[in-house]
Amino acid sequence: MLIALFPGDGIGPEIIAQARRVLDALAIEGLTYEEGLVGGAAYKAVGHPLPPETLDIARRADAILFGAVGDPDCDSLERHLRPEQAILGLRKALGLFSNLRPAKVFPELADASALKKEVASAIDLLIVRETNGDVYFGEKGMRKTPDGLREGYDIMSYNEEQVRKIAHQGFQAARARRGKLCSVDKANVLETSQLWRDVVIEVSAEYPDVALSHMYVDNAAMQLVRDPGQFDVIVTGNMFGDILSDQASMCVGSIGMLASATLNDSNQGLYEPIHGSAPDIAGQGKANPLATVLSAGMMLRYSLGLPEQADRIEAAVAKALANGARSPDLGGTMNTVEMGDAVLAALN
Ligand SMILES: NC(=O)c1ccc[n+]([C@@H]2O[C@H](COP(=O)([O-])OP(=O)(O)OC[C@H]3O[C@@H](n4cnc5c(N)ncnc54)[C@H](O)[C@@H]3O)[C@@H](O)[C@H]2O)c1
Ligand SMILES: CC(C)[C@H](C(=O)O)[C@@H](O)C(=O)O
Ligand SMILES: [Mg+2]
Repeated sequence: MLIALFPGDGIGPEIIAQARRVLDALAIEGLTYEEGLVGGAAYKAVGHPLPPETLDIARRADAILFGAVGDPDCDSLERHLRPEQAILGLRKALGLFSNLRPAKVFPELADASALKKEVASAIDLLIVRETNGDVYFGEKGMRKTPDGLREGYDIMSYNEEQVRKIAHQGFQAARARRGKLCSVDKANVLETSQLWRDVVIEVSAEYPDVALSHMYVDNAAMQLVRDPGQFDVIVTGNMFGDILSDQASMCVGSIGMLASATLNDSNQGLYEPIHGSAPDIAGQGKANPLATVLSAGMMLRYSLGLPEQADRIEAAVAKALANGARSPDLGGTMNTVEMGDAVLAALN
């Protein structure tokens, strides 16, 4: 089994190193690795954020473990050269359309949540985010208006096949969990969302056992703070899922805790923390590696068919937290390596 390792920029190398330590400690037979350059690191080395040789590794791999991309030095580059094109390019090239972002509070971290403990303790939701469409991949650019004003535009669009595919992901996830699916859109304003809602309703006929609800995204953002425990599975588009998942991270304690899996039709997956390259703390040993360690666990579960090993990683993270492992984002002082040490010490 070949794992593509793409550390990327900022804290990416720091957190990938800890996930690799944990994977190595599991001593899984037949696991091989191939590292590739992505993001600003790739641009600075070879002039492109997603070089052909990296894409080749990704295509050959059984799974991708991705750190993060993003480098302030590159923010003024033409869009196609910016570091973020690495993650967007991988999602598109490999058809990675189904982005699973679980948010479940670890009891030990209920106090770390921005919400009251009793509100945070009820959180156990999964955001199923579509990641091959929406404004991310629509026609975009800069132009001049008739009266000479600069104008930026990004076309939002979804076709029914894209919506149908992610809707099935949402319904299947809800069926395997607590049987509730909330589709989040902005159908009171957007035609794209009206199609989204219409297709989700069409698909719901195949899942009579799943309770479907619909929520406008502004209300969903408010409900995520007011009563996050109401949610089981949320299915939504690329842009809304990006925003709601970062918000959900603070409900459970830190963005340094949330893992993700992005899957295609053949269950090849890209696994990464939902956070970014955190340039404000890069190189300081302050990064919490647990979201990346948990992403490695999702990789073992979803792409490599090793659920027992995935369980070992999740149990070790929970035990490390129970043993008091806390990085600065969790109110502690442990550095990135020490957090990795704590997980290794807790691994059974
Ligand atoms: N998938 C990705 O690669 C990805 C995701 C989000 C943002 N980005 C990129 O990352 C760069 C920085 O973006 P941003 O600052 O808006 O978002 P960010 O997620 O990198 O950081 C937001 C805040 O959370 C903190 N943080 C993030 N991860 C943490 C961790 N593991 N431990 C402790 N604290 C952590 C950061 O220090 C920062 O204060 C940008 O270039 C952006 O495009 C990349
Ligand atoms: C870096 C950016 C393109 C990316 C996204 O918006 O999908 C990030 O925010 C994420 O959540 O993975
Ligand atoms: Mg994001």
